[in-house]
Amino acid sequence: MWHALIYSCAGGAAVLYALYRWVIPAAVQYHAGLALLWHDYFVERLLDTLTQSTRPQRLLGAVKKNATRGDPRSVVKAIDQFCRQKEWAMNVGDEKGCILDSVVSELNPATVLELGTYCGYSTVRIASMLPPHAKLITLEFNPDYAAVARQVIAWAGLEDKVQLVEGASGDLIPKMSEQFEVETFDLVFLDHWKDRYLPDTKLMEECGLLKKGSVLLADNVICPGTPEYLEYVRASPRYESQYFRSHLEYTKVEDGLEKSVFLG
Ligand SMILES: C[S@@+](CC[C@H](N)C(=O)[O-])C[C@H]1O[C@@H](n2cnc3c(N)ncnc32)[C@H](O)[C@@H]1O
Ligand SMILES: [Mg+2]
Repeated sequence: MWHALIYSCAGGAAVLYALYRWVIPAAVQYHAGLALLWHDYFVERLLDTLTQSTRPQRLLGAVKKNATRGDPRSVVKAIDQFCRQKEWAMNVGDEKGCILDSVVSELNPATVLELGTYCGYSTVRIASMLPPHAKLITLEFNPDYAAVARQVIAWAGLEDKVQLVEGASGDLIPKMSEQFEVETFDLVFLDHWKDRYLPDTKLMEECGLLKKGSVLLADNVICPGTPEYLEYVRASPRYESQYFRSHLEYTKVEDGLEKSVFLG
């Protein structure tokens, strides 16, 4: 009697674990809405409650456990492994990260602005490829994320290349030249909340932060999507715009990056 009860409980637990670990993730990875609902809402809340920690803290734990101090590539690898094997997270990810790398290496920018730091994954990718004396300013308005990102960036040994500023993009963009001594940016990576892409682009134009040849690289233009921004950069005679097709980080859902060169 007791044996039967124990066996059925263990069997039930194994089925639930398999559903959570493999079956549902495999089923949702082709569907944008379901993938985001599962990973970004359900799993995150479940693990936060069970572990009494946050996803960025768990990601930082994986970096400290698996990456070598002072080696940015090992930090990127540790985060990608964590996100593929343990928990999805909203980093640009390994697949779109390669497109980001190729834009950075082609441009060799001296000044970079990143909108949306989160845990510092893309910050590390970009900063590790910058030439000496280049400057990367990254903006993050969530203080808990910023605290984790500072540690991730320091673990990668890139704190001298990166200035992480806590605050909202709409407040900080107008202060760039006065407070941060940057007149124009060679590259801007847009990866914050999607409804801010267009107003912040117009704000950067108004503040004179873009010069002829400045590149805007925008993530997630398909998923979750930034239709007004895409319409603007594709229709405006001030930009030459190109879409790089890829997938939403760590899934098979279509997403991509839009590279838009400011023509002046
Ligand atoms: C998709 S995540 C950034 C991911 C990061 N670029 C990466 O690939 O590793 C977006 C981040 O932007 C931040 N954010 C959203 N809107 C913002 C704003 N207006 N100003 C500053 N940070 C913002 C959010 O708190 C979040 O951490
Ligand atoms: Mg993104």
